[in-house]
Amino acid sequence: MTATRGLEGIVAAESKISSIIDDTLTYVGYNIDDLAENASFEEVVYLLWHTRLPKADELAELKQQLAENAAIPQDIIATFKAMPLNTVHPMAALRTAISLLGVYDEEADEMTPEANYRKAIRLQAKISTIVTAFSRVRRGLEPVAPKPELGYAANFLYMLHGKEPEAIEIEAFNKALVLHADHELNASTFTARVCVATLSDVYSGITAAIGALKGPLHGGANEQVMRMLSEIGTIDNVESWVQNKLDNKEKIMGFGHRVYRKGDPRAKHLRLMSEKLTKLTGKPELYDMSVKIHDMVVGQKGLPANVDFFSASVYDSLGIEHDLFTPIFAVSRTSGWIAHILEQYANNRLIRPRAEYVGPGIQKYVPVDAR
Ligand SMILES: CC(=O)SCCNC(=O)CCNC(=O)[C@H](O)C(C)(C)COP(=O)(O)OP(=O)(O)OC[C@H]1O[C@@H](n2cnc3c(N)ncnc32)[C@H](O)[C@@H]1OP(=O)(O)O
Ligand SMILES: O=C([O-])CC(=O)C(=O)O
Repeated sequence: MTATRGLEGIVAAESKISSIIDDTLTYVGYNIDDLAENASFEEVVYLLWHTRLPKADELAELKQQLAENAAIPQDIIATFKAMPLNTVHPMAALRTAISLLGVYDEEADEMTPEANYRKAIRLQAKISTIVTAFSRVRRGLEPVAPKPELGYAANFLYMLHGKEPEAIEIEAFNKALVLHADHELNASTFTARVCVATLSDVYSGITAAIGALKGPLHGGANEQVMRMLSEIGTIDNVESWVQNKLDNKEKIMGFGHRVYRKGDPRAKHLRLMSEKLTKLTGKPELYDMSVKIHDMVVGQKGLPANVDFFSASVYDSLGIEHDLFTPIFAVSRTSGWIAHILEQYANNRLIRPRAEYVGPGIQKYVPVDAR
């Protein structure tokens, strides 16, 4: 038995949900470029959960269900208020809140496909409210209730900022949600599948996935990209800062990918949005700095940008706090995690690989006072 480091190249599941073939990403056969240009996030949620696009009445029904289920238990707000708000990371707060949500769901351990679908709706509806409520509680503000007539993307920004977003903000945020919704067997999705393959419940699967997404090698990279941009500060500092990192063989966040070789197809959409939004918000230097970093990393290391690189300046332009970037990734990716969880339940087998043992040979136990 020989281990494959990081399971690189190992095919660990069959899936009908999304695919990455020759650097092309599709959701259920639809090219991500097509969906990013044309689809609403709610259509993508339906597509991932039903493996087909919704008809008009089905989309209307999903939108209504998401709106009707957006309220969260007051105890979650109370728990946020009891947290050490100056230090807690929103991903830790989110992980806790989703776990707590499961405590309040009487159907949490009901394993029929119908009950699991109802939980899917509740989770997707409430996660947006949870992330925005946490942000507002932390800022000493009251949470804002969602407006049923607004779509998912618009509602998130409305609940966060307390005012209805402009059309261009809705378009950008919807596109970001579409682009982040699913990505084959990435680390957090794999985590979710491993968790529920023991026949554990949906809330456990999503809580586990949030834990995996939090790390800076995965979803946590978008916050780190913004930290890098803030640390660099001005375009004149880019060259020496990046060169220093590259010379010291340090990683530049937002670059590289386990699967893509030529590039992440999502990055170009985020790059275009970043260019547009940073101009509109009067911070074009953020985009110019990003491009300069990009050209150096691509030029010297041949490493293309991944989804996390340009999303940072997009979210910053939407007035979003930097440590909310990864929770927003989780809001979108919940749709993909749920799709994979439902797929796993539908054809389940325990996921239990082996380890190559590289420790010492057989040893004889020695009593503690004789060691
Ligand atoms: C949504 C997402 O999860 S997208 C990924 C988000 N993560 C990041 O942006 C973090 C930065 N990127 C990385 O750490 C990696 O590219 C990963 C984790 C995404 C992929 O990792 P792996 O496939 O395991 O590649 P690994 O980390 O082994 O890197 C291979 C080589 O490329 C280098 N490399 C990879 N990424 C980077 C980077 N961002 N900056 C500089 N060098 C890098 C490594 O140092 C390594 O070099 P070496 O062979 O000389 O030691
Ligand atoms: O697929 C991966 O390894 C990481 C990624 O890009 C994602 O989850 O969107």
